[in-house]
Amino acid sequence: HIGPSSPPTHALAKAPVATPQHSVDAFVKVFLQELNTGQGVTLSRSTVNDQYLALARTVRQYLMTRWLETSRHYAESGSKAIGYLSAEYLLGRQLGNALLATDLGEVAEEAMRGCGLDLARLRAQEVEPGLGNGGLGRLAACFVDSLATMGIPCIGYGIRYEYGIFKQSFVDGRQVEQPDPWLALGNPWEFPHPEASVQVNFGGHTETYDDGGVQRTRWVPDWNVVGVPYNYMVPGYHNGKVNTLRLWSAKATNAFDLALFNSGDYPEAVRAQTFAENITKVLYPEDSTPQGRELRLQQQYFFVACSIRDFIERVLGPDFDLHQLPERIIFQLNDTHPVIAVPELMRILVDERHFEWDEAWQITKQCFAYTCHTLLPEALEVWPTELLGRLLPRHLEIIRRINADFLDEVRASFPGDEQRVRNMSIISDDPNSSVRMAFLATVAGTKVNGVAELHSQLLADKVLHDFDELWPEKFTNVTNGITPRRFICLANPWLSELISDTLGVGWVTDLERLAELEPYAQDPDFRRAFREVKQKAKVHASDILRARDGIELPPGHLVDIMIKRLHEYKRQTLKLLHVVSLYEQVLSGEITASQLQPRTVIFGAKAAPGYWMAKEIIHLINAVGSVINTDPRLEGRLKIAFPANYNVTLAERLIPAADLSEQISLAGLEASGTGNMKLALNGALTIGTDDGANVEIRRLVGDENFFLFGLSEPEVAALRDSGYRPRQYYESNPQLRAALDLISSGIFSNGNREAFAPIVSSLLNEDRFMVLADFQSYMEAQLRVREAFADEEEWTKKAILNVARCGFFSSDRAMGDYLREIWHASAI
Ligand SMILES: [N-]=[N+]=N[C@]1([C@H](N)O)O[C@H](CO)[C@@H](O)[C@H](O)[C@H]1O
Repeated sequence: HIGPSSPPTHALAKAPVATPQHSVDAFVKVFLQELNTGQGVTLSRSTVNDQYLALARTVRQYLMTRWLETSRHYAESGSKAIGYLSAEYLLGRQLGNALLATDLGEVAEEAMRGCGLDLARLRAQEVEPGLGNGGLGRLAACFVDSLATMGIPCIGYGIRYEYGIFKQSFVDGRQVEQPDPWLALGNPWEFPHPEASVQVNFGGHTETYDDGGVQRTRWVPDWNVVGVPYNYMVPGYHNGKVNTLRLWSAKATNAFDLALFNSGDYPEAVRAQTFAENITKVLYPEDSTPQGRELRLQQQYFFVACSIRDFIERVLGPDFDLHQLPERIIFQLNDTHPVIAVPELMRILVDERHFEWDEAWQITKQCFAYTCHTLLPEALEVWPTELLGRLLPRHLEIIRRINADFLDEVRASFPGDEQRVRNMSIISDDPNSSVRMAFLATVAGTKVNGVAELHSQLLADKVLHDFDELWPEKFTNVTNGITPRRFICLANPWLSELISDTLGVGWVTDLERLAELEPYAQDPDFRRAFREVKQKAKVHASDILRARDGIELPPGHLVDIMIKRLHEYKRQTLKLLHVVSLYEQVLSGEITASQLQPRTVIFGAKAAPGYWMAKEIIHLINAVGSVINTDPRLEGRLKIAFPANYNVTLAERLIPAADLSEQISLAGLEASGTGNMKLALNGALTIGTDDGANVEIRRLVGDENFFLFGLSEPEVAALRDSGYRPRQYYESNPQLRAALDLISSGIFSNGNREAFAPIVSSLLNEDRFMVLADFQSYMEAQLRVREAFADEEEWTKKAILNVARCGFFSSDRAMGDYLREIWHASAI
């Protein structure tokens, strides 16, 4: 039952939910109330965590009315919503963003000062929710932020992992992982709603039965768990809107078996609970290399089943006519992780609501769209039919039926082309029977999009070419974007202030207005102010690195940043070879240390725990760093900084301080990248290949403001087809040879020549990502960087033009594209 059982009579009960005054006094009053009644402590007895939790709840009160109003308005409007289905959301810290969205920053600052507290200190108390691996998870967070700011009805659905992405530390330069108990100190930003829990079934078998002369199928599961929703606020920026992110947590249907307990079998008594909780216990730490574990499939089906059920029964209501479903929702599939949602909706429509198959399929096909985030074949999820059939027997049956109808359509369009039929089948028998989730998503989705122009082109031309030939109108592109609220306003208040002082504040929600900065590139005063902004950001980053990791960021150094997951296709080894080569040139006397342009190379990167080579590369980076950072022969002019545990909070600190952004993946492999956008919008120049969104960044900022190098995607394909022999590059390029030999010399491993042999031999013998082929071009580009950076005024002009010309990369623009091209929904 929703709401009071009889009409409220008390004036307060009838009054709308009150929002506290936007004043310091009101803020202090609410804060102390939250501290006293929420935390049960007095100010004088409160811990920093008490103060942080009370502060967070204070800001929540300012958001609550907006949240309730937004939900009521949406429910009454009956308008179409976006259901964003994502297994990952890399949200970052919430307090700063909530203060920004409500414009309470200054009020909170003064209120805390009035209580003898330091707002920055309290903000630093917040543990960021690491519910994602990298770009894909952060993109989801940027997207829901933009939809709220644009007033678009959206529910983000995901998983409330008890443990987020592992905490990384370095022991003797090697990555060590520790669990991330992010909920341990309490989480003021979530609202549990056990009353809205959903039962989720697994296993068992299916059976057909006669239903008044109609043959029907039903699923007879043999175990189930309960999904408990936790609601999170997604505040819009200065628009009074607050959307919802609903994250699901698993628990046992029967948490505790008293009979077993009384029989003394305590472990068995709680086994169901432990088993159920395991489903949402921890995030799988792989970025682009899925492991295909059964628990992972359980996680995917669990949150999808909860979300579909929640939307159909709780948001729309049990009496809603599901024939109208496509008018009320479009579910965006964030990669293949939630694709099991397709057979789940079919199962509900056919088995539970008794729709005809074709009717149900017509509805389902309009309710989903699919975003592919990768080109790596190993990243495209496939589930063995053995496992899928055992865990979700009815869903496998439905997938088989979808596939059969689909292959009939293929045969009709390409008569006699059985090879094409085999190539396109959702269920592949090569090497063993498995379901290709990307194919299922493509067959079921209204639209399929890549995340940058080049990526979408390669999807249509290569990875999903047969589907593009069958349904060319289905394929489109939406280039990624980032939210300027977090990655400029919050991360770089200095730049934010300079832009607002120059252009006014409209740019925050209309980022392409940054173009109005273009003429200021010619203004020496503005350039000076721009450099001061960068300097402040560098000092701030340096303070953070010193306090956090004991790392010194020498003033006056070119800050050269490579921050992203550790993956061989992203080529952190190429960046390292540049540093090793500079070191080798000094050691060999080819250049003197004084000829080195002072530079600090900052790495930030986690490796999937099971990704051995990635962890070896981390070890090598730290080994090179510990040698060159202390070698007096370099006179401190070349440094490596590798702060551990790179996450959203650290990214916000490092990005504003960057001069040079390393986007050096092998062309054709980085679907988009989003760090490239954040760095360019914070005034860093990019050195990069023509890969992913780099192509569009270069087109917009201009060749003269971008350091392009390396093989293009067609050249990579041609070299691969002609037979790539990396050793030839080693033998023909003395600089490359010297750099690799220096690594093999043992100088970075206390003389142990074998320590990094696996990395060197993999580069010399296989080099799947053509590091050696692109080395020379990269070194030449770095020389162009050196030259350009030497001319401070010219460099500043280029940096200003990067900011001015990258407004396109706002996630607001990306949402506009999705709304126009794919979702056909609008603000309410
Ligand atoms: N998974 N996945 N894909 C990625 C990233 N690794 O998370 O998605 C990101 C978001 O679309 C892309 O920017 C990036 O290129 C791509 O590799």
